[in-house]
Amino acid sequence: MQELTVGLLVISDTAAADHATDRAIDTLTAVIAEANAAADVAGSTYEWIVDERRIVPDDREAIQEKIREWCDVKQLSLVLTTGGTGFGVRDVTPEAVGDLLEKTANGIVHGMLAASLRITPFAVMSRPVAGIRKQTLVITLPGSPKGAKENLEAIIKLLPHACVQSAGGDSRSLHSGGVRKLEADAGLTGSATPRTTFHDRHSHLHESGGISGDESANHHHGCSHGHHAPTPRTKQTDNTNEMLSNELTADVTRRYRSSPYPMISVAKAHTLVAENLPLPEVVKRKVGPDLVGYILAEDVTAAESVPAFRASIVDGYAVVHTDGTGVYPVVAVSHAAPTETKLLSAGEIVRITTGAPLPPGATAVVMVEDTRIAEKTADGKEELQVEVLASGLEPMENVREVGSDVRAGEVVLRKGAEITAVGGEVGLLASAGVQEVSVYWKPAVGVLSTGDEVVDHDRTGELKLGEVRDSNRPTLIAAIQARGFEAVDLGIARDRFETVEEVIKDAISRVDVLITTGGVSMGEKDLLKPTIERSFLGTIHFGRVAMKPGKPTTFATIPSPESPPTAHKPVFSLPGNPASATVTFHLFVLPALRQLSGYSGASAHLPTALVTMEHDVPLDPRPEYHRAVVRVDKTGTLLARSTGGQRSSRIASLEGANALLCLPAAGDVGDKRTRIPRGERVPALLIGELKMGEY
Ligand SMILES: Nc1nc2c(c(=O)[nH]1)N[C@H]1C(S)=C(S)[C@@H](COP(=O)(O)OP(=O)(O)OC[C@H]3O[C@@H](n4cnc5c(N)ncnc54)[C@H](O)[C@@H]3O)O[C@H]1N2
Ligand code: MOO
Ligand SMILES: [Mg+2]
Repeated sequence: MQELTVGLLVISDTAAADHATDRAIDTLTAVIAEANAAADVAGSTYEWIVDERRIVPDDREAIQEKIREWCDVKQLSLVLTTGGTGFGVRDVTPEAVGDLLEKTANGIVHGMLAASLRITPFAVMSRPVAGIRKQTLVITLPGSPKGAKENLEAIIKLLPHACVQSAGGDSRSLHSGGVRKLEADAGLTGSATPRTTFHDRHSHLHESGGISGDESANHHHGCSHGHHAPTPRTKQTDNTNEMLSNELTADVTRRYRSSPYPMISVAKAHTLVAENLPLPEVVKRKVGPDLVGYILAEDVTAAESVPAFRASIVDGYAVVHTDGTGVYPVVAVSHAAPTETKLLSAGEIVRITTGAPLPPGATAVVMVEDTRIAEKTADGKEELQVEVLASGLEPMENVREVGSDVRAGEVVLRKGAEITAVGGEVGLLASAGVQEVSVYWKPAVGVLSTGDEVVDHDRTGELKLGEVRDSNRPTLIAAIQARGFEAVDLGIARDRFETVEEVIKDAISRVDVLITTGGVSMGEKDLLKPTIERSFLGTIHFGRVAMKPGKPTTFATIPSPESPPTAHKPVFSLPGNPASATVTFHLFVLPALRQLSGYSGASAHLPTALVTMEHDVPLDPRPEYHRAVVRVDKTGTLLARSTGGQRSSRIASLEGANALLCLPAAGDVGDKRTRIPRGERVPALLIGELKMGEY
């Protein structure tokens, strides 16, 4: 067995000040142990031995001192540094190490970068070097343990061979130096041994077209509300944030040519949104018409009984029910008004109106229809005596007992109840004397359009070549407000990094949820994703969804500028195409806003119903959210008709639409069909009110 000695040098001011913060040594040691295990299984004859572990600050001298010691004196086989390879002012590792190298090993640098670029475009923000000093191979890995691990895993299989060769490939020099045992491992670079490589395990991250594995199984449940286990994609963090993609965007030849974001199903996207939203906040609100749309955050009890007094259910005469039929004097009148009523004795009656308080002593009310006037006043305007014709009255007949509708102290609405526009809940709370309730808040939603070509929709004058009127902002603001949320108009941001950064920074301090449109696809002016990740250290939970329209739909969370520092603001970066933006708003953003305002589980989503196609509809290669008009015919059947051309740019495809037909991808259903025939029933997400009758 050959032993290849390794030195691990952590270069970090933070870790040098407090060794407990370091995770790189453990991470890299684990990668090395794994490589040993894999080599063992494969019958290789080498073994890595970690001989040295050190943490030094981002200090040129300190770094060089260790490199010299480990290469020149200890003659290790391999030195791995981690940290200090970014663009930060304190990042000096490549220079400190580079100056000491006698030969460069650009292939290793290339290998690491190529592997990283498959995971994140921001790998271009790392500046690794690799090379040989004396007989030692030295490689600089990035500072984040994740990045360091991925880089090392990408090349470690080849390193034994490189180390043996660096040491001269000579048994004596190897023996006196780092490689304590002899013989090059002939099998090292061979491909005979199938091992789990970086590429194997990460291939799903850079697949560009379809969806792999279990994702595809979910295609045709187009209206799914998401049942996937979460697999949030964690962001790469290092200390190169502010360097940003002027690099990535200014220089078009350097941009990535396939999306680094995995394509996920709509169901999975729903799960990721649901799991990464902050919890709804609880606020107090006055009971009144403005309460509609809120969800109660606690049980509500009646402050008062309804009715609060014994009230008549009919217009007639309050009586003592045992008095029976006969002629009685009308001794008073009780109207439905705040009043003092005098005691009623047996043998007397009181005229009473519906809802008026029963006089004390009365035990029932006789309807006016069951009476007759026996004697009037001289002017004929008032009744003096009335004959009661009804017999066999029950006690409390035609009387609403105190609290018989609602009893004071009883729970009238449960936590989680929605205050609907039907009005019943507002009415119930109002009647029971409840003045204020605890509800979940309604987030304020910022709407930002992006694009150099986009102009305010109401700008006067003709459009210049390339200009486009902003339809997304008015559309989304209208939809947000109609659903009862506050919309904050954030205007249009130009396609410049600094502008987008500044506008988002301002926006997240003012709104609870941010919606942007445009700039999320593959163009060099598509700045949203890099800005979210780099400028705001946001986490992009997904950046592509298998759907049409809306493929580049992006959902991220950005650390909140307010306290608590752990709070995150949700950001929906929707595609710029108008139909895509509107469809993805209803599909993803609206359920998120509802979840944030206390709707839970499936109730956060708009309802899905089965509708019958009135005509054939061709299927798209992607699962499609086809805009349609759904009407209820005279038999009560829901019938659906397409709104016509479904191109993502065509906002007219939403004109009159009240549903999104959830169509499977062509060839994705059992019989590999390319169209849905007339008469077939398909699920439809109801985004607007159902219509009756003919078109
Ligand atoms: N090479 C590739 N190109 C594109 C892909 C792809 O996968 N690879 N995806 C396409 C898809 S799908 C969509 S959807 C769009 C998404 O584009 P972006 O979100 O980057 O949006 P922009 O490029 O900024 O604009 C697209 C389109 O929409 C118009 N637009 C933008 N904002 C507004 C607005 N507020 N009101 C009205 N119209 C707006 C804009 O002028 C463009 O015509 O990318 C495809 N490309
Ligand atoms: O997904 Mo894009 O929304 O087709 O246009
Ligand atoms: Mg674009």
